[in-house]
Amino acid sequence: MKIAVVGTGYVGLVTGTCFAETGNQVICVDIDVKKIDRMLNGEIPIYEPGLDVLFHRNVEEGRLKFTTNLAEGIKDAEVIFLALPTPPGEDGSADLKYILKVADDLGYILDKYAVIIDKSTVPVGTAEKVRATIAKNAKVEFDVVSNPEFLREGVAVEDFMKPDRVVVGTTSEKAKKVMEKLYAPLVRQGNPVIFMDERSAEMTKYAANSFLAMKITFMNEIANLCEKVGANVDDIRRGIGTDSRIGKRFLFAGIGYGGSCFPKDVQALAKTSADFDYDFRILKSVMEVNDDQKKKLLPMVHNFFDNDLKGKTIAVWGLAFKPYTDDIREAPALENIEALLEAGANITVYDPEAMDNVKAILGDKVTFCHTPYAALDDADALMIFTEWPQFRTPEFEKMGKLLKNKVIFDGRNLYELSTMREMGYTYFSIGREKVS
Ligand SMILES: NC(=O)C1=CN([C@@H]2O[C@H](COP(=O)(O)OP(=O)(O)OC[C@H]3O[C@@H](n4cnc5c(N)ncnc54)[C@H](O)[C@@H]3O)[C@@H](O)[C@H]2O)C=CC1
Ligand SMILES: O=C(O)[C@H]1O[C@H](OP(=O)(O)OP(=O)(O)OC[C@H]2O[C@@H](n3ccc(=O)[nH]c3=O)[C@H](O)[C@@H]2O)[C@H](O)[C@@H](O)[C@@H]1O
Repeated sequence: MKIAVVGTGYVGLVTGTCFAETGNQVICVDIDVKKIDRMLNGEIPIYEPGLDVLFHRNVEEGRLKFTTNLAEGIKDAEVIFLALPTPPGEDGSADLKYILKVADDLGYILDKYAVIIDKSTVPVGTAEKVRATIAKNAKVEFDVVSNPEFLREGVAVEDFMKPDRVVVGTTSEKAKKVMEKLYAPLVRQGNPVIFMDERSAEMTKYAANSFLAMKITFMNEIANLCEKVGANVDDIRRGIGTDSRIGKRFLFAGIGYGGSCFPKDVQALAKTSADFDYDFRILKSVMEVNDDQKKKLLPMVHNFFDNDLKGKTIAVWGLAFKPYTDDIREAPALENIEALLEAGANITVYDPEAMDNVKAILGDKVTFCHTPYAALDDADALMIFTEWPQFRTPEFEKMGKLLKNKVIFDGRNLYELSTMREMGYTYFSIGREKVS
């Protein structure tokens, strides 16, 4: 099939590359000239494991192309994906300006039937808005379908190629046939496509993200209670996760959820609820608890240093909102670093992939280090915000020699309490007793 993907970010580039990999002709369109130039020069603008092999293969074999010109990109396309940003507007609702701008442009340039696919996460009713916007100027027949994306950054290629399910919202029989053809290779491998109407598909995406955010938040509250009652949240996780009704995944207590999606999508669903006069109380609690959870380690740090962080050096391991990505959107590390800087601390940081993105925001306010150990040199304490695998089994003895105080504030529960005790560390983690 001929496929156009408008918006070449985490979702658009993965979508385009994976559809090229299954034999389609794909053109990716973006307004960011620099981004398109980099891709035309064989450079991938984001870090996403496994994407490089597929990207280069499909570019070389002529199935994956790039342009900044929308009309050129959609020429002869049977399907046109909209994988555009939907950032939170001032009132928390998803801002549709990027989507509606492209929809408006499409109205003028569509010259034959195509299925326009909302791949972005968009509020209930957006497919209708996109349809109406295109229809204002369109001279040909078209359909608008909702096809939300459930991939996770860091494992995006695998999630896209082997999805638990694909959700397609359409009430058009003609569009349904096109979507069946598009996803046939995935269906043949046993990945189900679930058809429903547009509004239900849009709502499914918000329900999924909000449910997962709630699951994490529930565990964070259990962790906070564990600290008070003297229980260990790791044991609780194992104890409940083995119940298949609960499931093992997304039960890791930590420093709060971040990323480009959970925070904005929970907020957007809350806004939709308010718009429809429904008081969605759980969502409000989820947002409130998560805001607090992100700052959870700060009082412990202040307390440890007798409320005087001036001139203290805090080493930070992990900047990305999760491992295997360079994405720092809503990353707990950033909020903590800013609070520590405000309190007068010096910060040294290490992250295997996200340092360039942080440099663009913090510049020389923090010291960027080439190795995790370099960040520890003469630091007064270590804080951990991302569970990159290389932080899991570090050389504790070496760390102890580099650090001025053997103290770790761990937002991801990376270490066994017994190991910390044996190695003589003071160790603060989430939902577990303090080791001192
Ligand atoms: N990042 C993720 O893991 C997931 C994101 N989503 C949703 O997918 C959507 C896109 O997210 P990301 O890929 O993370 O965004 P992104 O910000 O990484 O990429 C969006 C791209 O759209 C481009 N763009 C903006 N206006 C344009 C226009 N008029 N024409 C062409 N290109 C234009 C931007 O230059 C950018 O390259 C959002 O709605 C998000 O909620 C859904 C599932 C997973
Ligand atoms: O809509 C989206 O953009 C995507 O949002 C999430 O994916 P992503 O944000 O890439 O990352 P997750 O792995 O879900 O992690 C999100 C946040 O939750 C945190 N988390 C996750 C799992 C857990 O057990 N505990 C926990 O604190 C992570 O550290 C991270 O900050 C969803 O998992 C995807 O299904 C969805 O498509």
